[in-house]
Amino acid sequence: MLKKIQKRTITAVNSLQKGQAVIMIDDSDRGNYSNIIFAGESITPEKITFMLQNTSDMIYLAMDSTQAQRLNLISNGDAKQGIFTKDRAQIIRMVSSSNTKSEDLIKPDNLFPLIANDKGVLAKNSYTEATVDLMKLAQLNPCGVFCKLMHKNSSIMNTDQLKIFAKTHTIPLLTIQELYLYRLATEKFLEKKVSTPIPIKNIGTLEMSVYQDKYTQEEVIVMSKEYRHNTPLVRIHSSCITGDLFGSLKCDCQNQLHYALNTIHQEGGYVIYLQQEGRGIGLINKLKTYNLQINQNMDTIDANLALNLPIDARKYDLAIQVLKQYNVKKCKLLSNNPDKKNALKNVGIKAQLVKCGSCFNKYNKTYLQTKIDRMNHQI
Ligand SMILES: Nc1nc2c(ncn2[C@@H]2O[C@H](COP(=O)(O)OP(=O)(O)OP(=O)(O)O)[C@@H](O)[C@H]2O)c(=O)[nH]1
Repeated sequence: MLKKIQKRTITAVNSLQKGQAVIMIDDSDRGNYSNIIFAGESITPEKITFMLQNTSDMIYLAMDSTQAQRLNLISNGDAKQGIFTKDRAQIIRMVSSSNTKSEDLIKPDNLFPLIANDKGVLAKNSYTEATVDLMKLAQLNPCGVFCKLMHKNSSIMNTDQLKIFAKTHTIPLLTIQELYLYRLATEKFLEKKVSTPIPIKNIGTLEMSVYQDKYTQEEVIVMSKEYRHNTPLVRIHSSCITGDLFGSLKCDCQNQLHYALNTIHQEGGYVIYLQQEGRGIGLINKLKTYNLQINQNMDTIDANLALNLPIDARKYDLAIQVLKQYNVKKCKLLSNNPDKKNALKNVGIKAQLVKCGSCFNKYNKTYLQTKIDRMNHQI
């Protein structure tokens, strides 16, 4: 799976390097439309004409924040522009060039400048980020144009029509999700900030390391112990202040954390502590869902949904990045949650699920039963 994604991404990158196009597909549940992308630095009037013939005429000009700030493109332009393709092509090339200065540029009225998040598709599932990410992967100036593919009657192309269009014009297809997984699997964006041994009550000494996401400064804590086998034990634990810290009996979190620390102290491996309280909805919302569970007899899933929150908002990108730091390609994953195993599998890390010490009590039995019945957990 990952090999196929790598191949498709490299084909797309090569196409941009040759001055050709890429078709990017949004495969999320937002409507499945697609955009054609060209590198800004090699745009020509002919390519603009091709875009205008096959797309809506809204041409978006995506760039990274450095280029946008340098050219002062954050506000809307005040100068009048022609709508001719040659004017548009010239402006795109100027905006895409690292030699252009702000004063050289007449602000574009017929192009829509968009500034990408610095973390790209790893932070935001959108065409602006996808366009700039592709330019960076192709080692081109981080600026490109994209435009929504459409039939002449303004209807959006469905997947089959899209494949025919791509084949006819020999343009590679790539989804935003594929680009996301490619970057997650091939890049390293965590920086190790510090590491020190910590003696832990009733367990023993483990090495505590703190890593930081270089884009967002988000921190990840890793408790580790050297291991002799080539398959380490790994626990990816999401923070639960009620359970982990205060010993709440409403969940199994503290049991699992202590079990993992103990086992990893004995056998070696990593506890990766992710700061995504309440399955990623935060402490305030988690406690609100507790009230719904108490007062309205809802289970842990329906309580999230009643607050218009996702059932599980967690991502495992930072855990994957930690495993990349330690060069872990396969592991024994202390977890009952198949989502964690799948997240690792998507980026080529083999994980074998090993049950992680849940303990039933009268306060958490409904919660654990819901995880078995509705979240596919193997407790
Ligand atoms: N929204 C919500 N979050 C909860 C509730 N009870 C516990 N949590 C959170 O659920 C998460 C549990 O994380 P983990 O123990 O890493 O993961 P898991 O999905 O239970 O899977 P395991 O690896 O088997 O433990 C923590 O972030 C808790 O704060 C609840 O009723 N509602």
